[in-house]
Amino acid sequence: MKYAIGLMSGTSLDGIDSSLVEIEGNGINTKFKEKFFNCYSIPKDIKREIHDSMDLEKSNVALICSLNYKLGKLFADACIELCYRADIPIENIDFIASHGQTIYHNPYNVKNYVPSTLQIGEPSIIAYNTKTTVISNFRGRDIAAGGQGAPLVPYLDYILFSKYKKNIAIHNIGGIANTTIVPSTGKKDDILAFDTGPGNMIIDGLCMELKGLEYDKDGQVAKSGKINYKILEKMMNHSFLKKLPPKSTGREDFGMNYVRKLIGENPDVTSEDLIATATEFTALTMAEAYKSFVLDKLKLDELILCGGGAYNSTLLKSLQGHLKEVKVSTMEDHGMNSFSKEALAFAILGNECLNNIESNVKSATGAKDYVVLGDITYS
Ligand SMILES: Nc1ncnc2c1ncn2[C@@H]1O[C@H](COP(=O)(O)OP(=O)(O)OP(=O)(O)O)[C@@H](O)[C@H]1O
Ligand SMILES: CC(=O)N[C@H]1[C@@H]2OC[C@@H](O2)[C@@H](O)[C@@H]1O[C@H](C)C(=O)O
Repeated sequence: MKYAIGLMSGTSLDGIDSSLVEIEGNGINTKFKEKFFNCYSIPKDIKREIHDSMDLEKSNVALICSLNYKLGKLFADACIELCYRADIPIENIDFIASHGQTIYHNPYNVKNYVPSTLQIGEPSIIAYNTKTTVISNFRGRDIAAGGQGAPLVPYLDYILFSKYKKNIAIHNIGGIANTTIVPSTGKKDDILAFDTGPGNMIIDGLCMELKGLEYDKDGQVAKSGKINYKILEKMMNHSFLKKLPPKSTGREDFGMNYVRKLIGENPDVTSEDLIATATEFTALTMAEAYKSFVLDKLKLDELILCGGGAYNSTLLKSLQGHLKEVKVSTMEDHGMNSFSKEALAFAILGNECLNNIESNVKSATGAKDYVVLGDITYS
């Protein structure tokens, strides 16, 4: 039995999700128990630097170089706080699996750029400050094998849900929304997984720009507004939605540039109506993804939601309305935590790396080969 910490700083920038996990075994026989979860806040100035380093107009190499080390220290602090809160000495931790902060993700050949992705948060700084072995850089080897380097969580979905022998979709609503469909065959090669488009990213951006709010708590703002169907129709023409899976996206498509353009193009629409429309857009892109790419191949027995957006009731109501024939539930209905799944996934992926076991799902990332994910920085 090992103690591991999984760290995920996702696209929402709401904090560093930190999960303390007890792990035994490996591969499909991995047994694990989540012991403690904490979301470690990211200070406002560092959040600003992350936003700036992702923005092609504001970013520069000096900023990214410094931020890599700053985030390494922040991730180490997140581990120290997690252990303190869980009342476990950090010396008892066998390894830390750190996803890092995605600064840029471009899995396609565009102009002179080759498929690439960048997660930062210097692992040597984490290892030095925690005196613990760190596994990081999980996406690189999948890209090397011709994949998109994302999504990687389908491996955990495979371990968790292949034994159900049902057609189950697990839809994560983080900054970006991504789904994994584990079919009743339970076979890894039959898994379908892809990003469906924005999760909370546009809603959060509008809340921030128009209302000074971090997010639309429980979907209350959206509930008070009216959907503008003309704007919605235009939003649904986004080219990402038409791409065939495997596909992945990020802030490059649906981040602050998108949000500011949406606000700029619709000066006469109220904040509430714009947030209602963005919420409907998010729900519709999720539902349409099943209609276009999944439901013609199989009948879904259940759709399980996770990620912070699972708490947005306006979004959930709309999604259920668009997918009347599917049973919609949340991770909590299955005895798990909607917020901690990605951090947990990286703890499991870190364990596979230490055991030299391949952990990408080829049908999810589009890679040619199964490969071992992650780099090891020993304590
Ligand atoms: N009660 C709530 N009501 C509505 N939305 C919520 C609520 N709680 C959290 N959220 C949303 O969830 C977001 C955080 O979700 P999560 O931590 O799953 O994202 P992430 O891991 O950063 O993203 P990704 O999965 O794209 O990497 C917040 O930014 C907010 O938009
Ligand atoms: C490049 C990157 O960081 N992608 C994230 C992002 O957040 C959600 C979605 O977009 C998914 O593709 C991925 O993260 C999860 C953890 C994954 O790899 O499964």
